Amino acid sequence: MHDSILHILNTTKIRVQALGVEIHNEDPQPQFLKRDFIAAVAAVRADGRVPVITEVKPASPGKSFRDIPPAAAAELAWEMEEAGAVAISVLTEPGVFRGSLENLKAVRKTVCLPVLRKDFIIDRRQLEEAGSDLILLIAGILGKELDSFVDLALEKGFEPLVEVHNREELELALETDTKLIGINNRNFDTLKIDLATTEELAPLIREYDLDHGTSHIIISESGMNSPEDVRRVMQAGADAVLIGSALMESDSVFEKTKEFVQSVCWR
Ligand SMILES: O=P(O)(O)OC[C@@H](O)[C@@H](O)c1c[nH]c2ccccc12
Repeated sequence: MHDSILHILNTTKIRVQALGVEIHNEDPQPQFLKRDFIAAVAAVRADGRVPVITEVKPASPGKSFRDIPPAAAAELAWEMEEAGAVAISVLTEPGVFRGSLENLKAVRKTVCLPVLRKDFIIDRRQLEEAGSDLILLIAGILGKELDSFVDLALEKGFEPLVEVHNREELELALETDTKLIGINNRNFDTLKIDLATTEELAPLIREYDLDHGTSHIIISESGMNSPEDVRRVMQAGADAVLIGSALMESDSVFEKTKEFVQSVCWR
């Protein structure tokens, strides 16, 4: 695993330890009216547009995009919603990605879209920290523990999004009850992007679903910069895409989101 990812895992461990040993019994999602991501994807598809999850991402390993305090996060999320995003992903990892739980809360208060908490979840106590509609679980990090984290997330009312990067991780994901599988085009060892990752793995999920009478929503994640990139992964079988950097680097998040949302037209 790349040094920056190892660093994140170490700092996350330290942060989680500071949360104390107690697991709260209180529901982290009290009176939380869940926003249905699967229905939102279906609605966007029915409308002939691309379901795009847009990400509020202040920084990534080795790159700083913009300072995003909670008010700015809310403003960005509002622009994304207006431009037709299907959901908003909010980085909450406070170190390398410079995200925050405050951003997550501010965004969810501002928009009506489902909100994804994007972090490195390694401990069940993190599920007590804040409510969100979706939560990212990374197969390559959780390994054999993935299944129990998926169950716990479901129990707590989160819709888990299980992220995979290769066949081995995909097999782990398919053994769980997750309905959402994210194919990360970025390799966590090298941080290099290759959209062929989606082309390799999406057909395997389709095949599995046909054989088992199941149905997964496939989300292609990372490294998409243009409508062509989006068309490529949708062609490969993705149902939705997750885009961060290209939006953070653009002058108008509204215009750029719209460009991605309209990059394929089925009508
Ligand atoms: O900024 P990009 O290349 O558009 O990628 C967004 C998203 O996929 C990426 O931020 C991401 C994918 N998986 C993660 C896990 C943790 C942190 C971040 C991520």
